[in-house]
Amino acid sequence: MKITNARIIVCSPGRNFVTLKIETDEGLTGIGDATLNGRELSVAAYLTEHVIPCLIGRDPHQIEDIWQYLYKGAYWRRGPVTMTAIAAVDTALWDIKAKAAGLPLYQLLGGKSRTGVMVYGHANGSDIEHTVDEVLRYADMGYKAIRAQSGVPGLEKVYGVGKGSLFYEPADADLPSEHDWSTEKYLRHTPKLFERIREKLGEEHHLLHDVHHRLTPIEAGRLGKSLEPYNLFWMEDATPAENQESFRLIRQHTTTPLAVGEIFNSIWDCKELIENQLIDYIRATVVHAGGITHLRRIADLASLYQVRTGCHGATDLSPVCMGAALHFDLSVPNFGVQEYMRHTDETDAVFPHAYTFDKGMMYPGDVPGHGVEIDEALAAKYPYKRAYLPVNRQQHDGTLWSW
Ligand SMILES: O=C(O)C(=O)C[C@H](O)[C@H](O)CO
Ligand SMILES: [Mg+2]
Repeated sequence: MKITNARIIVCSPGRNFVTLKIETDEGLTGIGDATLNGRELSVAAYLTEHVIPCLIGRDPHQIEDIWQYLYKGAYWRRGPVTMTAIAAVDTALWDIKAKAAGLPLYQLLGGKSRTGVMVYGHANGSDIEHTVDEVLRYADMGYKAIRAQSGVPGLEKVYGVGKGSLFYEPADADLPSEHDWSTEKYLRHTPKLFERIREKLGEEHHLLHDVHHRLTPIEAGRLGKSLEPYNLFWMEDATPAENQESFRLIRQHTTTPLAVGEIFNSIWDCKELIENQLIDYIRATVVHAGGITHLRRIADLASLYQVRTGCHGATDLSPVCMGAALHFDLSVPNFGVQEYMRHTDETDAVFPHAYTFDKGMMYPGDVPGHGVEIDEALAAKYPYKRAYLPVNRQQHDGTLWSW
């Protein structure tokens, strides 16, 4: 088999998505997600200008060799743009290989390691009582694991708290909108939120929380310790992770499990975190961490240290990434949980898919490939619209902070 053509489809059915489609001389096609929120066109250009010309004429079955060729061959290694572009190629090639074999992708990854994929949903509220109601609503929908984020008194906008009830969309403006931040207000509020949730919900469900890189390590230790009575499944992105060693300080102060890695793009970003057992869950995902091929390598390293996977699955990752992630989740031995932030009906219509949700679990389906397609005619009706993530500033003096 030979790759005869590859092209990029950029569309915005409610939000921007970049999709790579690879075509072959045998009529089989494969697609991969290439969406990098707020920087979409840089990946589209990287693929069109620098990657696609290198793919034409190659055998799509040689997934590992093509991965190495794109990674080592560029000379310039890693980084979100490069690794998202490689991920898109890798995902499309796995899709083609599985279609050629007539098998769902998880069969090529070793088959099922479990009956289904536990996912967590997002309960967001403007205050504690509103968040509690949302958590209970998610429990009623069947979710076994629920992430809770709440507005903080005295802060106008807080990460994770959107306007809609099922669809949270932070990339909300043509230029970055500005939020304000107060660590003390947040640290006072968050333990009260989880105390109230456990009071109303009981102990059966898993609860998760995303700090979104806003605390210093010692502040994160303080928060983790104060949340211990509420038995969280994880506390996510407690502090920025460029300095992997900084998680040691958090670990010294709390037994609340730690998750990190949605912005990681290679095994090198999490090597020390994993080898030193400074985290419990690794959140790297298909689209931003070099595709199925590289994510399996990360998961294998993690498995040596009993670190489990918890792939990122926000709405800015397209259904193509979601489909591929579910095949990975179903097969990987050290699976933990999969994030599932629902897409809008418009997005689902552009990306028809085989995956399903039932009682808090997801199933990738059994059609050959990863089970997600793109309706190009429909996609063409939704042109790209620039949209950026917000920035955060300290409330008391305007210092730029992590968002
Ligand atoms: O889903 C999460 O845990 C997030 O933190 C979502 C991110 O803010 C979002 O994917 C940024 O593009
Ligand atoms: Mg997150």
